[in-house]
Amino acid sequence: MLKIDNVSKTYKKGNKEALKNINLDIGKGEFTALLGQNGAGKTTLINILAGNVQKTKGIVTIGGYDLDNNSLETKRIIGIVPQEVGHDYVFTIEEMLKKQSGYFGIKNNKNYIDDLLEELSLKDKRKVTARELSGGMKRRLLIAKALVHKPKILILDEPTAGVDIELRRSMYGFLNKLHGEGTTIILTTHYIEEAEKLCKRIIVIDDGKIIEDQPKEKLMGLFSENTRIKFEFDYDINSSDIEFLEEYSPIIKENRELQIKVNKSDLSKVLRLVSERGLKFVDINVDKPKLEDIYLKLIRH
Ligand SMILES: Nc1ncnc2c1ncn2[C@@H]1O[C@H](COP(=O)(O)OP(=O)(O)OP(=O)(O)O)[C@@H](O)[C@H]1O
Repeated sequence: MLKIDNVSKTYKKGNKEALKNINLDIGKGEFTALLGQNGAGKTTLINILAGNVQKTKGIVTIGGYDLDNNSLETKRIIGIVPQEVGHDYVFTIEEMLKKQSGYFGIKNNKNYIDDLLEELSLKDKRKVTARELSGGMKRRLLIAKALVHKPKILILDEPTAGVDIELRRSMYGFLNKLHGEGTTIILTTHYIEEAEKLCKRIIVIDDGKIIEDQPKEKLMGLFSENTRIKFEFDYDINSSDIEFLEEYSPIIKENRELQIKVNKSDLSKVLRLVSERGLKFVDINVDKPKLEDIYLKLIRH
């Protein structure tokens, strides 16, 4: 669906090499997170796909079309939700979306525009201009604009920055729905738990290079030795009680809490050992590795 071959970008200003030989192949219907620190190159890559930034070298193919020679076709295939919010204040929200449809030669799509506004909780704002929208509403309007031509690929550059938790959740539901309908989605975000919740593939870009590209489950599996189990007891335990757990680096905290680190595949073995030794815990907490911890490890390399 989207193929990026040996793409590099050096900005003339400051001679900044923002992308260094990027290779990516994203299939139809994938839901991919593009993660990276400020300045890693995410927006540069998105701007290249959007046709707003000229790559220095490499080939981009979108839906089978070469980006350099088919900009109209590629613009139809992708919808971009940009990071920066810049709406005009002349038209109402509804007019703006009609106008946006017009750029793609789409007419009479009032029902679809209504549905979009409904999904993005903007329906009651359709007769006002963007001036009257809150920051989070302006962001949601960007999503509506990007979707007006029903793109096959939706690329979102930090769509939930500044959006409150409730609306963020409803946006997740909406993105999941689009994914379920077959839309290919690429999401950049600094909320790593958002990527963990939504995406199936994780790409990490660092200083213009891809340093990780894995299915989420596989990536998290690689770090599964970091699963931490906390047992709570209603009596004091001491180190002689837990010698049998030595290989799991046990730590006793405040006499009544035992912490160990295990590989996910060892969980049931450890629980069996604890019960065989007659340790009667009153509470247990399994703290699985979070994508955020893994991400931080990757970028600190
Ligand atoms: N127009 C430009 N001219 C010169 N350098 C630029 C330009 N745009 C971006 N850069 C530089 O390219 C590098 C990558 O920037 P980019 O905006 O792609 O990062 P990003 O990963 O999107 O960061 P953020 O998470 O902060 O949005 C940065 O060093 C940035 O300063």
